[in-house]
This record gives sequence, C-alpha cells and structure tokens, in this order.
Amino acid sequence: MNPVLAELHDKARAVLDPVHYDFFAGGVGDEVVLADNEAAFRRLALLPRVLRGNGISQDLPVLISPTAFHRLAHPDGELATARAAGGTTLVSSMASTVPIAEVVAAATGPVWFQLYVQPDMDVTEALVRRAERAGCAALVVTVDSPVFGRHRRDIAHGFHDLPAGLAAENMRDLAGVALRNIEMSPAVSWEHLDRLRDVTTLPLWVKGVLHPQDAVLAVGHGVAGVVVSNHGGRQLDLVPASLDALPAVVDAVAGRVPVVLDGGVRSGGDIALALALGASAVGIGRPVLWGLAADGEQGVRRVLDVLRDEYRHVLAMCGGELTRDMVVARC
Ligand SMILES: Cc1cc2nc3c(=O)[nH]c(=O)nc-3n(C[C@H](O)[C@H](O)[C@H](O)COP(=O)(O)O)c2cc1C
Ligand SMILES: CCCCCCC(=O)C(=O)O
Repeated sequence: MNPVLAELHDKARAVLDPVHYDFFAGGVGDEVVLADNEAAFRRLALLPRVLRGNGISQDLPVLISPTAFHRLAHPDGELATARAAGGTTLVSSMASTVPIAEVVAAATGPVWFQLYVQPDMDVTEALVRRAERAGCAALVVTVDSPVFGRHRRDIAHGFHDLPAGLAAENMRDLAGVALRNIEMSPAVSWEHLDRLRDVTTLPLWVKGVLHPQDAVLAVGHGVAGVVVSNHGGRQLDLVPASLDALPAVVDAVAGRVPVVLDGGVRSGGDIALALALGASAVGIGRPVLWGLAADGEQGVRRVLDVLRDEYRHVLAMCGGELTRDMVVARC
C-alpha cells in the first residue's frame, strides 16, 4: 500500500474508539468479500502500450463513495470531507451526521445525495426535497440493502446506535434522528425507482448492482448511471469482488450510461485497472474515512492527492489510455 495511505490508516486506528474503528473497517459475515475486493486487483496485471504520444488527462476519475456517520471519525465530520473534496464529487450518505444543506454549503464541488428508499414514500419524498433544496446534483439510490448486513464486529461490541450528541441529521423531523429510524426494506422495487423519477428531475443513479440483468433493467428504468458495488463487503458475504463483477455489467450496459465501480480501490493502479475494465470512474470508501479520522480535512485531501498522483503516473506509463485488451491475469 502507498505509505501515506498506510500511515493514515494506522493513525486512524490509533485515534478511533475501537468500536467505531470496527464499524468503519468491518464487513459482513466472515469478511470474505471485504478481503476479496482488494485481492481482486492483485489478481490482474496491465500490459502497457508504448509510443502512443498521448498526453495525460488531468482528470481524477474518482468519486467519494457515501459512508455514514463521519462525525464518529472526526468532530468536523462531513463538513471536513466536503471541504477536502475540492472538485471531486462527494456522494453524501443519507446517514450523514451533518445535514445535507450544510454539507453542500461546505463543498466547492458537486455533491450527490445517497438515498435508501424508505418504505414510507412521504418520508422518501421529503428526503429528496431536502437534497434538492440543498443543491445536490444527483440522487444515488442504494439498492443492495433490502435488509441490514450482519456485521459481527458491531454485534460483538453491541454497537446499535450513535453516541449522545450525534444523529442521522437528514432524518430530523421526518422519522426521528435515531439510526433505527432509517429503514431498509425488502419491499423496495423498481416501481419505487419509477416513483422517484416522477417526483424529481434530478439524475438518478443506482448503487449496488452486481448482476448484468439488473444493470439492463436500471438502464430501462432511465437511470443516469450504475454503480457496481457490493457495499464494501458489508451486505452479503457470498458475492464476487466488485472488480470481478464489473466487466459483465459494462458489457450489458454497452455504453448507454456510465458505470462506476467501488470496493477495494486503494491505489492509482487500482483506479487504472477498473478504468481499463470499462469503469468511467471509481468510488473510494474507507480510505477517505481513514484520512478523516487521522487528520480531518487535511487527511482526506492527502488521500485524494495520493490517488491523483499515483493514477497520473500509471496513466503516463500506459500511454495515456486504458482499454480492456491491456488487462491480463497475473500468473
Ligand atoms: C463505514 C461505512 C459506511 C457506509 N455507509 C454507506 C451508506 O450510508 N450508504 C451507502 O450507499 N453505502 C455505504 N457504504 C458503502 C460505501 O458507499 C462503498 O460502497 C464502500 O465503502 C466501497 O468500498 P471501500 O470501502 O472498500 O472503498 C458504507 C461503507 C462503510 C465502510
Ligand atoms: C441504520 C443505519 C443506516 C446507515 C447505513 C450505513 C451503511 O450503509 C453501512 O454500510 O454501514
């Protein structure tokens, strides 16, 4: 791992309450998928192309993936993350510990709102209005969570709710601010997505797609983009690594909408591999939390800077362009 990211992770572990460290770090079940998300990148190699004479794009094809409860990591919470994001799109969790309006006000770049559709569509619609009023540029509907993942680390610690003084602020005055007021429901369906499209003009993304047929359905239901994700190994410990699920989804979508990958991205090389396999961009989850816990806004900025620097270096080494024919299995 890049020594800066390793240092930020180690510092985060040292400063965080172990219960909160385990909430951030942990996965579902035996944590097979959690480990495989990172291991999948190590199974692949890139065959660089030479003498292409391409310049290097200055873009960093990265989004900050939505993660809950940033004030567990640092007192400034999502405000620090938003300030650090700069031009990088921040997908702000519905379960943020700062209200979405304040997150957007602190950001200088685009903020998208991540939504768990609530079984009570009035509550869902009220959340959408909050996101719209705040100035969010898109809605990211997380679809991989019909029920909560069972996280053994949290169960062992008895971690069920936020400490006093912290709350799921976007739920305030809607359904109460306690975590248990955010509901996940197996009754949520494509019909709910259609209803969302009726109540907002914001572009709708779906996050948590692994099956290519679901990606096709998502396109048919008019989504603006698809996030291939297994929720950082936190939902079902039987699924493939996100990276392994990516190519089939890219093929199924066939360029009709962008496909973003998240899960296990830890370096510029990982970003390059995902892009070569057809992702338009990648999402970063835990490394942002480690940066935030270690050093607040500055820590998150360092994470993004390291990834940008590494990615540009790899891109230059590969001739400025990444395509699937450049990806081979590592023997
Ligand atoms: C502590 C934690 C909280 C998360 N909270 C949310 C959330 O509120 N909404 C959501 O859609 N995904 C959530 N995720 C999943 C992330 O958006 C993302 O899919 C995952 O972290 C990517 O994997 P990575 O951590 O290996 O980069 C969470 C992940 C973690 C680790
Ligand atoms: C009841 C808490 C809802 C927040 C969910 C956060 C999340 O998605 C996670 O993986 O943790």
